[in-house]
Amino acid sequence: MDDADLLATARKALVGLALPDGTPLLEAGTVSGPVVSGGRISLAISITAEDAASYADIRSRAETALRMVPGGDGAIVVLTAEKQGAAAAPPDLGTGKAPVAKPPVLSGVRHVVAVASGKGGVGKSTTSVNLALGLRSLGLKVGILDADIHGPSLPTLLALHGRPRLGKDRRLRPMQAFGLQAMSMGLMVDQETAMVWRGPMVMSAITQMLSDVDWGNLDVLIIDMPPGTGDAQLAIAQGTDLAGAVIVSTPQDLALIDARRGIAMFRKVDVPILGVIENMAHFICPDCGGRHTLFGEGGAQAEARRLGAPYLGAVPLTMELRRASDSGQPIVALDPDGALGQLYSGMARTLWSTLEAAPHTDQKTLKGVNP
Ligand SMILES: Nc1ncnc2c1ncn2[C@@H]1O[C@H](COP(=O)(O)OP(=O)(O)OP(=O)(O)O)[C@@H](O)[C@H]1O
Repeated sequence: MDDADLLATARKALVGLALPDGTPLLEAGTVSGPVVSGGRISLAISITAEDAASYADIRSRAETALRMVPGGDGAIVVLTAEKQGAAAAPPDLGTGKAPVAKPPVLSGVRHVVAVASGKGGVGKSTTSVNLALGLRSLGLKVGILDADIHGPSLPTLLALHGRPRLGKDRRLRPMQAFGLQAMSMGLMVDQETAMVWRGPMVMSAITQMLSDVDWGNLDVLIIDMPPGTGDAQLAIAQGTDLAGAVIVSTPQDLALIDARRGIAMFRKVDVPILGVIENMAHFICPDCGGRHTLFGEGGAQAEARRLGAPYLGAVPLTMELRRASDSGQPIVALDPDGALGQLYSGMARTLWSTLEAAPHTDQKTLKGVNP
């Protein structure tokens, strides 16, 4: 069983478990995870120091449930007490520089775009990578930042190996993959360490990824956001001067409800929605070539229309795409002229037109900084 399947099974194993206040574990904003890495499942529950005793039971029940997930290679559930002031100290990513307290200025980046989903596992990272490559196929300079600290997928999707190089100026050089500048928290920080970071810590880490990395001149920087609409996502949406957000959803009702939450979150902090993409919209049978709409059709499009958000298109569920993604050969790079390659490039073209048409400054800055 691969990590994605394991994650789905792990989530199922947690259904029915609730925090002492009755909030279902999977819906609690204080819960990070579950996260699966190399078969190991981890989950963190953020509590105050006084709550430690009352949470001991749910911690142990969640851990037992996750340990019993077939195919898993061990599980850990930790209670993390948020210390006063801890959030102000961003993690040291190894550059030896003093931590950055405020969001940096990304003077060389024309547009910063968040790719987000209300729910995990809907194909947000696959979409981010292929959209980035679609933009690149238009001749643009494109970077991609994997901000999914708790479950970074960029190293897999772009077959990134090793660690980013540190320049003489003590700034990190992004890695190069398929003509993209790429950076992932997964390349920098041990996963078990990152597991226990809550929103402000995550924002601090992202801030460092933006400021300590020499992105150079980019037309677009795609931020592959962490899934969900919790405090980490809100912190990034608020702290980064985004040109806008692209929302990825599958057609299931539950995913659409979560996508709606995502749209509402961005709107709340005045980040425009640049587009909605329906992923795994229909299934193309590899044997008969038949087209099956497993979860109904047009849900995301209708939702986008209802919310007045641009609809960018529907990506089918195909073996070809899954294989390409999971083998580190994104479909747009592998087969740019194929149907999927053309689909992503078309969506990228629409996105770029929207970006360029928007009343947006040329010199991108990040909020909270005096340039
Ligand atoms: N349209 C598709 N057709 C087939 N497989 C897909 C498609 N989109 C994504 N996948 C597969 O689904 C799995 C999850 O995709 P991905 O990692 O992009 O999702 P995600 O939303 O970023 O997940 P997470 O919430 O864990 O970050 C991967 O194995 C990927 O290859």
